[in-house]
Amino acid sequence: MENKGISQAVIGRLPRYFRYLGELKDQGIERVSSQELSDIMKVTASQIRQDFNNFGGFGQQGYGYKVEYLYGEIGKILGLDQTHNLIIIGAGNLGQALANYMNFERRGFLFRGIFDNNPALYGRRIRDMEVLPMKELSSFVRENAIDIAVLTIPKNCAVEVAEELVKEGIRGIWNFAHVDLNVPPDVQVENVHLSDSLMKLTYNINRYETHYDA
Ligand SMILES: NC(=O)c1ccc[n+]([C@@H]2O[C@H](COP(=O)([O-])OP(=O)(O)OC[C@H]3O[C@@H](n4cnc5c(N)ncnc54)[C@H](O)[C@@H]3O)[C@@H](O)[C@H]2O)c1
Repeated sequence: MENKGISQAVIGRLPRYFRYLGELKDQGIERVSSQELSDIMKVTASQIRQDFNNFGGFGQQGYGYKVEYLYGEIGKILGLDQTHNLIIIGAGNLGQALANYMNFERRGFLFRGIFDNNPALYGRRIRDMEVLPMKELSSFVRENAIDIAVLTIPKNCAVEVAEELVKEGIRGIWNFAHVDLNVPPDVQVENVHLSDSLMKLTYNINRYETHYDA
């Protein structure tokens, strides 16, 4: 589906729509109005209609949207109708935690391997994968059609490792290292900063306190 020129704000809301629609689908609900979706998601009904209009509106007729259809269409826009092969670079605390988090696989994100440059970790089993040395990265990426790499390594080596991944043909990097990567425009990077979320929380706590004191 054509979705060029769609704002990142709209794209940022799609996973949430997808999650809620998945829950409605699991409850056996067949149709939902934008008002009902609005009540569940705490987004205005007009925002929902505007968001969906970017993709042709998903044919709301009479009473509401067809849940399963909408769920499927949003899933396609998010690329979830295909599976994605992932590797993790950095088998430390965060890399291991992500490897052990099973829920990604439900959405078609398949963890295929985990790499590190610390020989003490080579061969250690994390879930059903052995930690592999970085020298095996190149052949592994090609042989296993890896399209996404998860970077859970220190920031001082992340730029260099990302460049190597790009050379191997990786199409997306889920970057947890606190550094901006230098990649060509055809490689997508999604930076994740848990502390940003925490800072938003403290902003809201402070704003509430200021409001309350006044
Ligand atoms: N973005 C976030 O929200 C968030 C949250 C926690 C941690 N982090 C970051 O994630 C990274 C990992 O954190 P952690 O707590 O798991 O650290 P960690 O020290 O437990 O793990 C890092 C691993 O990377 C490996 N490594 C180092 N250099 C490497 C290289 N060149 N190639 C391959 N492997 C290499 C190390 O051997 C180690 O096993 C850090 O950069 C940290 O700052 C980000």
